[in-house]
Amino acid sequence: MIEFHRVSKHYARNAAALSDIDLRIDKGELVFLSGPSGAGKSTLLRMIAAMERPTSGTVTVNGQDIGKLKPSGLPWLRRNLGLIFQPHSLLTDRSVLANVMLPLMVTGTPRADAEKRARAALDKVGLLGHAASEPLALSGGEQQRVAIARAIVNRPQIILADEPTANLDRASANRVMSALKAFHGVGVTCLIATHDESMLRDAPRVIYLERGRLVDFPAEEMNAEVTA
Ligand SMILES: Nc1ncnc2c1ncn2[C@@H]1O[C@H](COP(=O)(O)OP(=O)(O)OP(=O)(O)O)[C@@H](O)[C@H]1O
Repeated sequence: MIEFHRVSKHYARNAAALSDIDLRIDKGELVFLSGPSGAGKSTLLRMIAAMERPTSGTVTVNGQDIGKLKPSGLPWLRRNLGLIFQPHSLLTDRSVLANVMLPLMVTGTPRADAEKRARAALDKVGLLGHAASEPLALSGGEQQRVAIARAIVNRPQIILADEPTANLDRASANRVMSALKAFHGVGVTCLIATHDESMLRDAPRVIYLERGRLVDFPAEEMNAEVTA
């Protein structure tokens, strides 16, 4: 479970990137995070991963106050998280398979086991046939699915994806989103930030941010309701 309690974030000399956020995301939920550019979506995601600290308030992940996490606690947190952030930073001089094996190799998983699990992860995103390719030989959407495979190879409980369909054509975007939804289908908590309104249709839960604050509806809808 992820909880934000009265969380604000001020970057030096900037207006608040997040203001007084109260939020609870239960285990296994699929939640979309929407709102205009600069609304604070990335900041919110980065806080869950302890890549940013709140200026005030608390963020807890599975009961652990992230603000109080010592550096020695970071591996615990990151093991529970699959991060799909832009840019996806695939290593271009290694094969797709090697890229997906990397998170397992750095935590000391034996090579044969790592390879087996990486192949299973690639299979889940429909790219097993590209295991031996170099990332640059793949399309943008395929590269993004490799990044998803790399993020889930450690079997995280929570996936955080920041604009996973940015710069993709509709068909590739749909495939990326289907891959993410499949993980939600097996009980993984998924939090996905997106500008892409079409992804929000049929979404079980959408959280809108505007200028660092949670709003119940996007402004256009509120205006439409007011003028209706
Ligand atoms: N490292 C940083 N230093 C200073 N200001 C920052 C930093 N990161 C974000 N900001 C500012 O905080 C605010 C929120 O940014 P954030 O990237 O979280 O928004 P976003 O909703 O993810 O935007 P986008 O959709 O464009 O990615 C913006 O005003 C941004 O300029």
